[in-house]
Amino acid sequence: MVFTKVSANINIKHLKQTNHLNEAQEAKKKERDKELEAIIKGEDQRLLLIIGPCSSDNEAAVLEYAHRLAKLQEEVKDRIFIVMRVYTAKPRTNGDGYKGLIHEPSADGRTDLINGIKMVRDLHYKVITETGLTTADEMLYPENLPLVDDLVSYYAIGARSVENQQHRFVASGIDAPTGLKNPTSGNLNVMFNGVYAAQQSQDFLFGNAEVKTSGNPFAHIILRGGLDENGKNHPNYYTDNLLEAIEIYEKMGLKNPFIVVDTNHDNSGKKYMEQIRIVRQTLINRNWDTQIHQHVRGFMIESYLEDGRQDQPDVFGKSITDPCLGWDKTEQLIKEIYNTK
Ligand SMILES: O=C[C@H](O)[C@H](O)COP(=O)(O)O
Ligand SMILES: C=C(OP(=O)(O)O)C(=O)O
Repeated sequence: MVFTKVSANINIKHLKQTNHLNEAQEAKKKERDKELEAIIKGEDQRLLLIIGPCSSDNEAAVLEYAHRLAKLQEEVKDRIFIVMRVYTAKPRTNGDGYKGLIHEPSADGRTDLINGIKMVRDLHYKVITETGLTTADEMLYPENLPLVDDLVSYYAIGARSVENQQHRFVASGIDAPTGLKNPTSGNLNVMFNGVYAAQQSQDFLFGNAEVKTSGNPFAHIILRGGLDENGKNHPNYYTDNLLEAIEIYEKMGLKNPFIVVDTNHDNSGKKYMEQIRIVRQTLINRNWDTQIHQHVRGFMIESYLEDGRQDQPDVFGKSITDPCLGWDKTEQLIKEIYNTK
């Protein structure tokens, strides 16, 4: 092994004590988590929006966004349930580029994971306690789960991780809804096999011990489109794609066959404005087909304060990873979803 240790061991207990939810905050979060589970079970027919920046690169901008989103959540709460994307670890296609708050707490190219993990907790904590919203994050590094599991309410397993056994097995022990994306190739079987594995009980080594998981009945799929070897994107939010996904769910006999459409990534070809059209088209499909209406009840949308993206964090609230819808368009879109019968 050629790992050079560059920090002392993390004291998880201490880390958690510094910013843990108090009784009232925890009760409020639990209440919202129950609502989210009811949505995934189909007992609550509201639409789920997992929405927020591609990456949470700047605490002040993310909190500004969170406050605006929380206000809007209040206005639309009878028809839409919002979980905010507070994405703190970014998977990169070849490892290059900004890898999230956890790696680079100052977004200036300097790696500092020990401060990074503190800032990750701090950001989830502040969003939850200052706004009352609950949060989603990508489980990019399964071994980091115990560092945030008391705060995060929704996990995604990304396109670059979904075929990995450790991700699937750890997902089977997560006590929160976990969306598994299709891989970058667009292969649906990989994603469904991931959901199958996550819904079963699993035995494996985790945190230096042998563990047995309960199986996660709230593991479900996220359709994010695929990319072929020529770099062309192939969306998978169309009617036929949705019906095919429903059929596979049925054939495999999986629990809680919930479908989230990711409106960015290889569905939009990273053209952030396309997200509006993709939401509209999916809402039309929901109205047109009862099966789609029953199963397709979530959207994942990338949105921040400003439209688009930038290479360096020059403009406050503008993405430094994938392009996002800015706040004004986000607000309009959420109101449009709310008003769609
Ligand atoms: O969501 C963000 C990106 O799509 C993902 O991190 C991959 O980015 P990359 O291909 O630019 O590395
Ligand atoms: C990295 C992401 O997505 P994907 O895994 O679909 O590329 C994301 O949602 O931020």
